[in-house]
Amino acid sequence: MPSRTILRFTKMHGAGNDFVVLDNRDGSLNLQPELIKRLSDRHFGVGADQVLVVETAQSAGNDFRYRIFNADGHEVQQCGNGARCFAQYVTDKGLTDKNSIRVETIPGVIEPQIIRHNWVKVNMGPASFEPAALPFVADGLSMRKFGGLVQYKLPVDAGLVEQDLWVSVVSMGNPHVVILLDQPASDDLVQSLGSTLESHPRFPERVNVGFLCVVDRSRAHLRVYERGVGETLACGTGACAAAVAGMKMGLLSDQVDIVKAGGTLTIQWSGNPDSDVLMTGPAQTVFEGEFYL
Ligand SMILES: N[C@H](CCC[C@H](N)C(=O)O)C(=O)O
Repeated sequence: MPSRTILRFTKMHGAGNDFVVLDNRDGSLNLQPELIKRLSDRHFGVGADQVLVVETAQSAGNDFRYRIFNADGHEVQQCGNGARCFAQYVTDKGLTDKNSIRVETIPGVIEPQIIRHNWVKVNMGPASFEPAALPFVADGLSMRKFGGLVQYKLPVDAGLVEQDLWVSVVSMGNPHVVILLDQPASDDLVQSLGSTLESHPRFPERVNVGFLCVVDRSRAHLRVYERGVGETLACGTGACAAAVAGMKMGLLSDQVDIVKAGGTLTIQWSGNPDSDVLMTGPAQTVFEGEFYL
């Protein structure tokens, strides 16, 4: 039997958004797109929406560094469901004895807290509604106010939508476009409009596409076509983005349950532009494995 190089991993999910988690505290992993795509492949690999990587903190006072790679191999700024799984992972592996940790990500430090086993609350930091934060090129677009939120009229193929497409943009460190619907989005709309907007030229770094349907002031349905993945069963930063957009529109209260196919996330936000967005939800380990490189 030829000798094999083994990569140990942990398979986890947060409300059905699933992950391969790797321990790279020794910095030995070569996290090239080809490896990420192999690990993420649901036929030729383990299968995951994202690969999450645990690394040592770079600044004093922080506990870990957290890196996120989409299934398409690209490293991205943030992953909310992954943040809950990250916290559960380092706790279960005995890498920390704290139940609230400071975790470095590209946009900044986030603070997950273990509420109870497999149930995590994360301070996701502030939201931004500035187009430049995504980035989103708004020049020349028609704009309107919906409550306290700006909406932009986005030119798309008329076959995709029955009327003008008005969207909002939110950054949670990663880019989100939020579309408000008066009923839950159909599979066709999520796939056709989601794939079109994900790579729309007005989003130079592409974008996550959220389809929000408000049920009442404390509950909303959400589907997200994720950048670099496609539709996922849950999107934590997408839930944060959609919730704060709904709150700014005056449609949602300061605590809301965002219902997704894979589970429900609770989002809290005071509405103060500088206040942080809090997200609470599940984090589950499914299995441990060895991947043959
Ligand atoms: N697809 C996202 C990254 C993962 C976000 C999502 N899985 C979450 O839980 O926030 C992006 O390209 O920005």
